[in-house]
Amino acid sequence: MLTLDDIRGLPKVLLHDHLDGGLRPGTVLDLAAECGHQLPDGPDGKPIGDASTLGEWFRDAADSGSLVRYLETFAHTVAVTQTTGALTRVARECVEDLAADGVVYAEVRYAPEQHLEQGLTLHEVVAAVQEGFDAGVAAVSAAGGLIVVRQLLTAMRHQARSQEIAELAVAWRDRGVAGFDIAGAEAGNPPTRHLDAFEYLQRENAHFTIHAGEAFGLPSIWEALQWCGADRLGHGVRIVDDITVDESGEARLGRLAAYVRDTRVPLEMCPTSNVQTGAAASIAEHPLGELTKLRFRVTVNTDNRLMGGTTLSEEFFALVLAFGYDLDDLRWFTVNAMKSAFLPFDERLALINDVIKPAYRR
Ligand SMILES: O=c1[nH]cnc2c1ncn2[C@H]1C[C@H](O)[C@@H](CO)O1
Ligand SMILES: [Zn+2]
Repeated sequence: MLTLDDIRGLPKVLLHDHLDGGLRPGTVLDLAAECGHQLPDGPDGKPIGDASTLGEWFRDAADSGSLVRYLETFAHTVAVTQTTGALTRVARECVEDLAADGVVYAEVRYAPEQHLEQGLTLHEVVAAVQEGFDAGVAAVSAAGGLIVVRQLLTAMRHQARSQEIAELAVAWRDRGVAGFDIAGAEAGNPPTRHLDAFEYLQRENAHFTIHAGEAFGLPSIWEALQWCGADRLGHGVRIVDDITVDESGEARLGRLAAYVRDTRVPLEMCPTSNVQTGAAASIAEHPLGELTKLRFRVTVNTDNRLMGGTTLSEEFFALVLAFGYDLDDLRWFTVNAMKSAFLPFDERLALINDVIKPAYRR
């Protein structure tokens, strides 16, 4: 059986990771002290002052069984990332942490509109994050490693700035931004609220993914694909609601599930996050198992490393324990993810043929 160390040593691809969900607990402490943000109280009734207690606090608070309460924990990470210095630091550390975990390609997302509280402009936010990513990539490469990182710009689905953020993503497409996304509380905020932004992106030949089918069911997936034209689905777990398995174990796909499988729509699945928000009862009962058996285009992701207390290697290890996956399965997930990246075709192919496949052969 694969060990966690084996998995750490394999090249991995991460398509769904939130920058503001991946801060190091120690960095949250530093930045909170710098900007005077008050962190939550610990067990002793005083604001938490040490990194490991703070890491536990995030994990426990996010372990809420509800997406809305899960999202409340971001108030702290967003509050401490309102300056270019903080954004650049967090972005650089993100790249270093992913590379240390064996990630060779990552698309990291965040919502620029949430970082304007102290006067930054949207462009300044994107520039600060890109500066951090560039510094992280340079540090990894100076140490003999390899990682390619791109930004995805998220618009918050309950706000009304998606068109502006879509235009921002297009303006930065040749400078480190690979695509667009919408996130936030799903119920009551269907993707069609942002149809103008998606239609604009389609006219611009730009890429986008949509958080859909996480806390809300099939209609949200259907809108994301058939009204909005999403290239990928963030989570997409509820697609199982359109699949029935009879007594003999034979699966029957409804029309939407068949469409998702037939057209190879990438599913950005995030096991730990789904258990925390109640979208799945446990890792062992996660629909990823069934969807993988049915050969949907499943990819494995972290969502929020801080809130989940997780890494991509740990997500894979949990799946190895739950479903008995082996090296061939992990290579399949990894190639699936690389094929689904918002990177030009030749660059995807180069990473698959020159980096991923040789390492799995060894
Ligand atoms: O899993 C998620 N579903 C919906 N929204 C999410 C999820 N994880 C993070 N977010 C939100 C909270 C962040 O502040 C925002 C941008 O990264 O995206
Ligand atoms: Zn997410």
